[in-house]
Amino acid sequence: MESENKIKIRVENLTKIFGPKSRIPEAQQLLEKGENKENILKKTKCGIGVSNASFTVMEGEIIVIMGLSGSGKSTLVRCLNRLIDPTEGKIFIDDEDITTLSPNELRRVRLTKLGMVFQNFALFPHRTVCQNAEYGLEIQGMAPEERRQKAFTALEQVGLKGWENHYPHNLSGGMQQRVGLARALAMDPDILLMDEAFSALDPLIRSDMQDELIGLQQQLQKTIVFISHDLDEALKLGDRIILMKDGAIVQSGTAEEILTNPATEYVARFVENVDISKVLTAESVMIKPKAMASPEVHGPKSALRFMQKEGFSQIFVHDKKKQVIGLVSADAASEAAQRGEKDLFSIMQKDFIHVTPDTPAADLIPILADIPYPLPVLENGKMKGIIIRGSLLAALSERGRSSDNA
Ligand SMILES: Nc1ncnc2c1ncn2[C@@H]1O[C@H](COP(=O)(O)OP(=O)(O)OP(=O)(O)O)[C@@H](O)[C@H]1O
Repeated sequence: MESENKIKIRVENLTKIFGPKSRIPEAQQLLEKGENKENILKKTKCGIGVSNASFTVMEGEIIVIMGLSGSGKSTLVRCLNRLIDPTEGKIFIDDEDITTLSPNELRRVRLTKLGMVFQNFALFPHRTVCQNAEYGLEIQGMAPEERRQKAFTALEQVGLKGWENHYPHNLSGGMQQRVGLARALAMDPDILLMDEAFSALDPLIRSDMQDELIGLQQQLQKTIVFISHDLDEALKLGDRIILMKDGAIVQSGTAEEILTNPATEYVARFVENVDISKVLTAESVMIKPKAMASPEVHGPKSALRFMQKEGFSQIFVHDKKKQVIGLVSADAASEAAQRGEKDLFSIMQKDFIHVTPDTPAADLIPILADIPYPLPVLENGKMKGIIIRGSLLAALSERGRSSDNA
């Protein structure tokens, strides 16, 4: 979901060591020598929060930082807004190294570029929903009318129109988290840092919130750093995922890359129960044969010739703008040719089933069972490829873990 290829956040060799200041250099040295977290703690009383982490986040991307409890996710994200000062390393936001900023400059970056959404909602109980949502703008010194306007817009974006004058205790957990999100969005930050933002919610509400975040993101195109210990959440939300263990990044990549090519035994075990068919998309399993109408196909005769030459029993027909407009079978083309018909329109099946490139592979299996033609993958009406059962199953098993349903 990258809007363009611009790096928004660049983290270089970030390390955070907690503990007595005088012991930190020693802990740092041990870390560089490859000593493990437990031994460093024993020898120096210092805890390793983050260890030599480097990564980039592209503008408009949702990156999920994932790992078990204590792996360093929160420390890493708190370094990004300097709630925690890193021990070592650089953090660039829009090419500005925020580890070197003065307190005033840092305040400016926090107010203009970074919004944070917390797991525990962190709402003020004595403030109304609107007053909560406008809190950040109030601190900025924005005039009451203007900030109210922005808060109303943000609340509408998160589906809370009409709730502006209620108090948090009148709201469900999901709604309270929407207020938390609206409070961050009202500031219109470039970057949203979301620390286990949906972890306190019931599973169904949590799933709804994930869907809504994806929807909002399509509209707003923020850069989102989302922390989660939940693999399903990471797979669903992340354009890319960073997997952490003991403060270090063990792998980063798309869900597909991580699942099909785990970097270490640890990663492989972490993802071993994931059904890969839920992660792979139509785009990654489609094939691109000539089974889409070639430009020379104008009428039944040429369509038939084309199908015979390629060994197809049907083809998709597209118009001059390359929009796929129908499906013609070899039988129908043959009969029409015998009748002496000149065009394909009267024999074309117009209501064929199709999918989009991001359709999960798991959804394709039942569709393919129901249709007698290859499943076309269309993007804005244009043919990107087709899916046939054999190649889908081959792709799923080739990439490691074939779906049980397949
Ligand atoms: N203020 C602190 N002082 C000392 N050690 C800390 C501090 N904050 C974090 N740590 C240590 O740093 C390591 C990483 O913790 P962190 O909270 O970043 O992990 P996490 O992956 O976010 O875990 P969780 O999912 O439980 O929040 C842990 O070993 C933790 O004990």
